[in-house]
Amino acid sequence: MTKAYRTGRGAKAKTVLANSDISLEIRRGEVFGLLGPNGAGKSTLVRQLTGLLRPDRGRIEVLGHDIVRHPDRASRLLAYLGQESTALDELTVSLAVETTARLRGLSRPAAAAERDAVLAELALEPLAHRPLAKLSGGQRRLACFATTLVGERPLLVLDEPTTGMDPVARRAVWAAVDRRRAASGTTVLLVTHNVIEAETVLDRVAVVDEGRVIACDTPGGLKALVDGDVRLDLVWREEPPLHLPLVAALAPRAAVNGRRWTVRSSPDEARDLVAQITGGPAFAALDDFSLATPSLEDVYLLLGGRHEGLVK
Ligand SMILES: Nc1ncnc2c1ncn2[C@@H]1O[C@H](COP(=O)(O)OP(=O)(O)OP(=O)(O)O)[C@@H](O)[C@H]1O
Repeated sequence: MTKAYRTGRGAKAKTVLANSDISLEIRRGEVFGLLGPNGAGKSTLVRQLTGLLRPDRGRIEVLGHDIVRHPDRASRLLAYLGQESTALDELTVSLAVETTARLRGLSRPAAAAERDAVLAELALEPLAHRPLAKLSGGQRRLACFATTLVGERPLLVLDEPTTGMDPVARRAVWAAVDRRRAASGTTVLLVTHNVIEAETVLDRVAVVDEGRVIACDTPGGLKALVDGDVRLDLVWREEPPLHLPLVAALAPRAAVNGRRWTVRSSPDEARDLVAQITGGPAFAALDDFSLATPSLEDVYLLLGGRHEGLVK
């Protein structure tokens, strides 16, 4: 599907192609990820899937239903956790969860029972009577996640669900997702720019950049693209000492992110580079360095993605 945004008026009018001929198939019961930097087009994609935004061109089918023709059906098929929670902010956690359950068609007793179960599952009981607007960012995110769990929707669309959460809350989120997959075969579409999370929780991942899918595979399948390579990170104290031949020779190969240079190489070459750098004059200009096995971030860079958008 394709979606363009038009901004500005008259001579200042501009078109941003947020999704450009994106084509994806997500299987029932899988945890599928969209990974990409800010502005890659991930939220635009999921908002179309949830019926909140119409594509300019293309087809969206969710569990056999045509969402472009019948956007109203999306709310019966999926629960969407967007990036903002403003609609629920004035409610207490307990009421936000219960109200969502009622809106999803549950009877009053069933909504109360699901509310209690979900609050207990996510250890949210101590916060149950606090308004969402008065919670910390991570707590609010967890409370909003709780609302997506009620009403047992077969598809959960989670746009950066764990942003701002501490490790305990993150674990509670992924444990809750796992339980639903095991019990009901729930499908999950996860938007993230956190590569570590992507590697741990996803069955398959589509790497999105500038409105296009640049790769789609299992995290392991994608990492095989850079198999055998290692990543050398060099963090300079100030400007890199480009007058040194060794540093000048590395410069064209380095992905630069502020003072950090990232260079991919074979393990043998990396060992050699570390020896030369730490044993020579470049060492004095270094603040830190590290050698690591490849991650999805390296795949993303290999495929031509921009460096600065992903979280390690
Ligand atoms: N309502 C809008 N009007 C105009 N342009 C928009 C609008 N929403 C998004 N865009 C533009 O479309 C592109 C894709 O944005 P989108 O929000 O889908 O990216 P994203 O991958 O979800 O980013 P993030 O990780 O920051 O949430 C960006 O260039 C963005 O500036």
